[in-house]
Amino acid sequence: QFHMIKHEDLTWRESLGQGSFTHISRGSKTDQRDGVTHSTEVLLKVLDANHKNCWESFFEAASLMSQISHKHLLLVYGISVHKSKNIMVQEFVKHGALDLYLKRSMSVSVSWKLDVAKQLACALNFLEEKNIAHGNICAKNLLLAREGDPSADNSPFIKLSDPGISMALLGKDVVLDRIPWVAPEVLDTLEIELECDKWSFGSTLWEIFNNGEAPLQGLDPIQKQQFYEHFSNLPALEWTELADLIIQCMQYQPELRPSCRSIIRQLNSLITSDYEILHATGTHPK
Ligand SMILES: N#Cc1ccc(Nc2nc(N)cc(-n3ccc(CO)n3)n2)cc1
Repeated sequence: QFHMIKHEDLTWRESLGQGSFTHISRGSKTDQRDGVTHSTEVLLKVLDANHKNCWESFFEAASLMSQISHKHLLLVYGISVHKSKNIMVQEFVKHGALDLYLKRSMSVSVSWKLDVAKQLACALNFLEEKNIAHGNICAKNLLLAREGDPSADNSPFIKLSDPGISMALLGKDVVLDRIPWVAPEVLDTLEIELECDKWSFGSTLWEIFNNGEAPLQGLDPIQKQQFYEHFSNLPALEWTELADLIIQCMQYQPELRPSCRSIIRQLNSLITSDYEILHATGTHPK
């Protein structure tokens, strides 16, 4: 169910850092189409050699992304296996991960953030309609394809990355480290259901409106576990309607979390209310 890419068709350029158990580099792939050699810029995601046993899950995550296509889902060209290296070949997304982008550029507007949030909600709605749970929604896995430039009146464009290795294989410490993105019920079951993505969406909304700051970043794994044991909530944002949406998504009872359609409806009303506030008072909610 995969396009296999020959290792010799890949060219490696600079390293771009690492995700969990993988490291990423910019590169290019060549392929022959109707006798013409094409070179495409790609992102090469390599599974660490010491996590070789996770290669099935690594490629399962990739195959999830290549079985379905949507404008807000990352395009995975295929995989390449060479000696002990397991490589996922992805479309190169120009501006990289959203968490780093938000940390670097403090000047994105509320409407920019709402636009990004709505695009993520649309991607989740698409997955929900196909009954596919992603399992690793967070700002680090949102990739910025277009910055959006208010003066040129064009908006940002994001792509949801692959979920990576499933948490069932990653061990308890990694799962604890993913608090508060991982839904509380996952700590017991290690099973990912659709409702889990709604919890993670709430946590990612919090990140986006806190300029990429990681929620609960100061807490150690034990304190993070206690955060769930005490049914705690993230610090509320000043914009109460937005804070309400985050609370709805981060309900401890999965069945009480809103559908994607409801999330999109609520984001739409925030977008119009943001618009009204802007044009009424010329100021922005936080
Ligand atoms: N400076 C810089 C810079 C870095 C990366 C890109 N591009 C890109 N393209 C992808 N397909 C995936 C990713 N990722 C980044 C983190 C993860 C973890 O999931 N993926 N980055 C563009 C600029």
